[in-house]
Amino acid sequence: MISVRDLHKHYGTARAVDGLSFEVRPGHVTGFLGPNGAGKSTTMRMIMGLDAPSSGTATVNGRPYRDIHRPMFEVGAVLEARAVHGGRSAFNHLLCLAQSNGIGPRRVREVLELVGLDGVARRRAQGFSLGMAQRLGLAVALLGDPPVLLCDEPVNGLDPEGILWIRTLLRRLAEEGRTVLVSSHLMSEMALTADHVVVIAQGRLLAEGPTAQIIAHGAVSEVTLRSPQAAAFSPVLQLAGADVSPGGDGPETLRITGLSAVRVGELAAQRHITLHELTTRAPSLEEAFMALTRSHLDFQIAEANAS
Ligand SMILES: Nc1ncnc2c1ncn2[C@@H]1O[C@H](COP(=O)(O)OP(=O)(O)OP(=O)(O)O)[C@@H](O)[C@H]1O
Repeated sequence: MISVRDLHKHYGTARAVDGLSFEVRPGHVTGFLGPNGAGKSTTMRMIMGLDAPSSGTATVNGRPYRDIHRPMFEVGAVLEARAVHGGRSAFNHLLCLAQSNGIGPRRVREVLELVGLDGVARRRAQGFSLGMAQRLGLAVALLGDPPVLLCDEPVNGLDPEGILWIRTLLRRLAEEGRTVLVSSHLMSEMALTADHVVVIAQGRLLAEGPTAQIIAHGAVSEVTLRSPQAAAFSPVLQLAGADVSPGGDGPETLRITGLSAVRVGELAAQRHITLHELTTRAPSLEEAFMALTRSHLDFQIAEANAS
């Protein structure tokens, strides 16, 4: 488990992380979401003991990273895919790390296979594509078979096949009971990979919980209606509290928010309105995220205006 408690990181007057608290539990892939500069990498670096917090704590299984006796066996991280000594082969790179941590060559071969690099193990890492470097980074992180794994933007630079591969691997690692924290700004990808999310902006927590719940609370679903009587029905919907706009598909189509499809259907039945289509489009994680960051910005503007 990862615990972040009232974590702050200031660079001069800039607050990269500003009172952040959240927990990442085992058995789930937890998405760490936020716009550019939100503080995701800084938080991950503090969890991994690479940056010291200005105040607050970040612990892995109850201990700050610096107090973990054999870190490679407790927590693995892929923070910089390119942080590899280019002159060595993938196998030798892993073997060096393994040997200095008392891990045998068998585990090196295992992780190479696990990340799909066994075929290129003797090639110099220097010539690796970004996707291969990501895989090698993961192999390093998994060398000690740690129960906790952190990945910073792991799908960056991957092709669709690579993205699917990493999604499947991360989910499998979580199903094995590991704690998996994955940062990303790709919402649609995270919606497919992460069953939990932690959403931050400007170093502060915006939302935390199961992905489905965040989507349901963060954004409104939209109902599409197609009817030959759309123009006559529109004022009825507005009177019932809906926001109605043209559906963009001719005058017969309306886009409705603020009323459920069930309620729209009931109103149509009462008024003998003929319906050719009535569909609900579920909001995406992207829309929920935009709604969350928008309300955060609105709050900040209101705060600034009040002071
Ligand atoms: N070493 C540093 N010195 C000064 N400012 C820094 C340093 N590291 C990060 N920052 C600032 O802290 C803020 C948070 O950056 P961070 O890289 O953690 O965000 P992020 O959410 O990971 O963004 P991205 O997705 O763009 O990587 C940014 O405003 C960044 O400019």
